[in-house]
Amino acid sequence: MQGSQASPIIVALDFPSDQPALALAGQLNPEKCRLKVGKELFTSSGPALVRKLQQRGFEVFLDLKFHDIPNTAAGAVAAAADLGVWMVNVHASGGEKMMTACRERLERFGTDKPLLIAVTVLTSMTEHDLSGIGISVSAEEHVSRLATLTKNCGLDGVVCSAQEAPKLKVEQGTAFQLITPGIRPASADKGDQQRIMTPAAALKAGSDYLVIGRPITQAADPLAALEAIYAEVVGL
Ligand SMILES: O=C(O)c1cc(=O)[nH]c(=O)n1[C@@H]1O[C@H](COP(=O)(O)O)[C@@H](O)[C@H]1O
Repeated sequence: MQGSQASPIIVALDFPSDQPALALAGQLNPEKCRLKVGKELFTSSGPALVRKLQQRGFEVFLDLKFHDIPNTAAGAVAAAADLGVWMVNVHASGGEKMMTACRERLERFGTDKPLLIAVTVLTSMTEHDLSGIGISVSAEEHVSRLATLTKNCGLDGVVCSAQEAPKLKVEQGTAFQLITPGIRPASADKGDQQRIMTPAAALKAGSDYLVIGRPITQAADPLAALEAIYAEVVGL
């Protein structure tokens, strides 16, 4: 494998400030992973931190899971594109008009536009949690429904759990990108994640990218943790 283009690993930098995030990034190799900046780190450290990571050679997935009226969400993804991020996400439950507006707003960026993906059912949720918000079908069925909507709106892929990947690859085709958090090496704590899978099993199931946070960021030796996962998935 050469370059992060070939690595499916996205490390989630869930830190409260830029210092620990930059310290960890300093230990990681941009040829072996991309980085995800989410709500906690972006709220504390903003676009300046994203630029610093990009200057260090990392491609950045800006994970702010936009969910708003179409005009507001479209403006937000355009701001992410201005920042030069590699990938940005919205919630599929924002619906067809919101997702279509986002995709259309990115057209002006031509080949520089980021990948636009939609979150289906959070990997921390079970069927019990879904029934609590009025959804009575299985997680797999709801993910499928939202993935179909997302693809029909012309987006590049979805965030889902690796457990749903085999079904989605059959239903949506191989070009539709599956970004899967809830990745746990066999020895790692599950934490608040519910629909989980090991890195190798997730890739075999059809995941295109593995989003991995605490198993790397909270490891005693984050670089060794990344290398171990990289070795597990390389060549699969
Ligand atoms: O959009 C995401 O990245 C996301 C969607 C989802 O369904 N589940 C999920 O865990 N995530 C993110 O993926 C990361 C997973 O982190 P760990 O559980 O520490 O590996 C976190 O930054 C979450 O915000």
